[in-house]
Amino acid sequence: MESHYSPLRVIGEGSFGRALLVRCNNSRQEYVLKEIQLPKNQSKLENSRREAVLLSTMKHPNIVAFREAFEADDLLCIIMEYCRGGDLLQRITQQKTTQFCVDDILRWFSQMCAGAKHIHDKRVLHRDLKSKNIFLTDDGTIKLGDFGSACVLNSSKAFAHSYVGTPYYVAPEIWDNKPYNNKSDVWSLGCVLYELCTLRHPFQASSWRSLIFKVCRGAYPPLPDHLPYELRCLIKHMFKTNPKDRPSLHTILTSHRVSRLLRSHFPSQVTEEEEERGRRMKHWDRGGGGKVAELLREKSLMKTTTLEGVEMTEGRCESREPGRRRHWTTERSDSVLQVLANKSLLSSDSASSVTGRTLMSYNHEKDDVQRRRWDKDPPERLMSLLEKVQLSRAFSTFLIHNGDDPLKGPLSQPQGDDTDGTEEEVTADEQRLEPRSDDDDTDFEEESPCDWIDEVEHMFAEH
Ligand SMILES: Nc1ncnc2c1ncn2[C@@H]1O[C@H](COP(=O)(O)OP(=O)(O)OP(=O)(O)O)[C@@H](O)[C@H]1O
Repeated sequence: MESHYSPLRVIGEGSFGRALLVRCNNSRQEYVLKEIQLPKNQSKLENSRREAVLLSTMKHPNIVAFREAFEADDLLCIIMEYCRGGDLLQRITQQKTTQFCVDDILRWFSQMCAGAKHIHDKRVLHRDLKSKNIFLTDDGTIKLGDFGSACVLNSSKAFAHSYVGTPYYVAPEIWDNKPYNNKSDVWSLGCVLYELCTLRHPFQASSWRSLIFKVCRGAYPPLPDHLPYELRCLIKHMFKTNPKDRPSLHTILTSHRVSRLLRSHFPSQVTEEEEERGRRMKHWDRGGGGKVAELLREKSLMKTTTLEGVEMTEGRCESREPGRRRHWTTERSDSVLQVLANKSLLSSDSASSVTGRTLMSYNHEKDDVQRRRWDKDPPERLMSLLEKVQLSRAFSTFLIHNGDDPLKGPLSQPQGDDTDGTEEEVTADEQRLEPRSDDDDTDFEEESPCDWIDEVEHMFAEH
């Protein structure tokens, strides 16, 4: 597929490029064109392409639809569905103090779960679920977007050495230097659900230290009584500090006490799809991640066509002469394999960086990971670095990884710490060590290959 697009307007600037509303010259349909500045370094280049690769493998009514991707000079352009209703953060802000009705909360949340479950079923973690990355169409359908932080969960990498996420939405295990998995996305969705229920973030704090402590204690202000008991109960479970005690998305949609409520707010055709998927539900074996990576490596970007179709009239693309344009092809590429098979849990430079994982400090040499825990106080080095950064930045995407480099990205500019309010009464997760466990669906190590591999094969066959 190769289409030409005319720009209509810039809809936003991300940390690594712009998002433009464009119109397809052939179909007259509107799309979002997301520009990502490509780094010169080969390995970083492949990390930048991961967003397009992973988004292209998703096909679900509650995930922003991928249309195509191409490279134009130093830009990767991803063409995707345009969500006219904007993002959920804007929607929450518009409410000011008027609470959402419970029906809207349940409908939106059930769709978020369905979209996120689809991602997990493909053995992918989103890692940056937040209200700013969740979109609404004009008919009020939820679409999960921004796969810039997503990664393939490769079971041979039981421990992730870095994490890309937004501090306000990041689960305690990330700060606590423990492995992360699908349950870390569940935590982030819990934050979004709490925001829908209260119009406030669950872990408001006046300092980084306070934010991290509240997250690690699972301590959030109590929910209003008018909310259904099942919903309050669900939030409590989603904020369990031990990921094993958090329900998976499959559990939330099928067997949690809230499931019945969610299902009654779910569009019927999606419910049927979900049921069918549940019946066919095939689980991942340990080798699943490798298979996924193998399929994805076949999607490489090769120079094939010219750029004449991108007729930008404003900004960066305007001044460009028609040039070389690279399109997705089915040629094999070892470099993509490296990124997706070997580095799937490693750093993505498509996000702001907090280097020096002194907070979660550990050293790793080859596969031998020696971990040091902080039990009482976060290590001083990270704290002193973070204290130079405005806490409001904790709503931006960060790269958190090990190493001793100084801070990079937006965090490299020291700014005064802000004081954004007082401590408030909170409820902590008192039962953090209770024996309840949701082990069965914590990991992806399940029994037989998942059917989405067929989907990917089919997709490649179309090219
Ligand atoms: N598919 C889409 N439909 C509608 N609006 C979108 C879509 N994708 C992105 N946007 C909007 O475009 C703007 C830029 O998005 P983008 O993902 O490029 O960056 P960001 O999320 O703002 O920042 P970052 O990616 O650095 O965290 C945001 O305001 C976002 O709401």
